[in-house]
Amino acid sequence: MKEKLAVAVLGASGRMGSEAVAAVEAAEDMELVAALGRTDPLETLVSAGARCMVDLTVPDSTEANVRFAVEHGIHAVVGTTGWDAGRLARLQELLQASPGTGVLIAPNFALGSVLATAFAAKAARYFESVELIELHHPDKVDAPSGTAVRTASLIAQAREEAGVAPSPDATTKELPGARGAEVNGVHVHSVRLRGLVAHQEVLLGGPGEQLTIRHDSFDRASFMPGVLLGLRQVAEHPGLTVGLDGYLNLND
Ligand SMILES: NC(=O)C1=CN([C@@H]2O[C@H](COP(=O)(O)OP(=O)(O)OC[C@H]3O[C@@H](n4cnc5c(N)ncnc54)[C@H](OP(=O)(O)O)[C@@H]3O)[C@@H](O)[C@H]2O)C=CC1
Ligand SMILES: O=C(O)C1=N[C@H](C(=O)O)C[C@H](O)C1
Repeated sequence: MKEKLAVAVLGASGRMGSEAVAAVEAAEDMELVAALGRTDPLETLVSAGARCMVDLTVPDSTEANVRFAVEHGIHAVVGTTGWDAGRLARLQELLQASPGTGVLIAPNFALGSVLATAFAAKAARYFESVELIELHHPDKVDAPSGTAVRTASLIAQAREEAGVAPSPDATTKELPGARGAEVNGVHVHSVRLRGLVAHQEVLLGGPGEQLTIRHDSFDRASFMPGVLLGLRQVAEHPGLTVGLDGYLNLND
């Protein structure tokens, strides 16, 4: 019989972490060897024999967690937000010293969200205007969401490569924040509302028409197939991968 994949979950008692613990325990090809909270030492990953870890903690701790994993040759699947360009560059450098180790930074594990982002990036060059609205539960600590930052960045890159002008905007008077945050020139509006889980709309506007690309996660169960897929594949993808789309053959 094939050996089970030894998995550790960091942030195990959080909203996502507790779902991930249950998903790993239910997966026949995986064994949960450690479930860590804020006060547990990272050395547990080594003593428990973890081959892969999934980080579902907080933006303040994720970089140190992943650094520890890479330094100990433990593959990392990361759902936690806060991975800006500086952090990614430091991680790339670290991975050079551990070329067999894989790290997946996945701003969103939901397949529908990954597809929505890819569709939005594809559509972005054909429309004069584009803005994003992301809507989340009010216990979320970061804004805009990691998914929105990733989507806006890919949209901006696609528009730049196609030579599309910035979205028109005649605003000269505004209350601070009225036009949202700007991510690489794309306006992103963040809503925090009790009852929501994780939702995003990309609004694309052209003369006389609008295309809206919307994704809704109504339940954190939506993220678990992506978490498990990431854990199963991360060892086969040494180095850094940003976005679950890197493990999906979306262009086939
Ligand atoms: N990629 C994706 O698809 C998704 C990503 N996310 C992201 O995942 C992250 C977690 O979200 P969510 O579960 O809602 O947040 P929660 O606040 O519910 O959970 C975070 C957990 O991490 C724990 N924690 C904090 N620091 C550490 C540490 N150093 N080591 C281990 N555990 C630690 C916290 O413990 P304590 O309570 O003691 O502080 C808490 O239990 C966020 O960044 C969120 O944006 C969320 C959903 C989907
Ligand atoms: O905090 C959340 O809940 C979520 N965080 C991720 C993000 O910031 O994009 C993924 C999803 O939107 C849920």
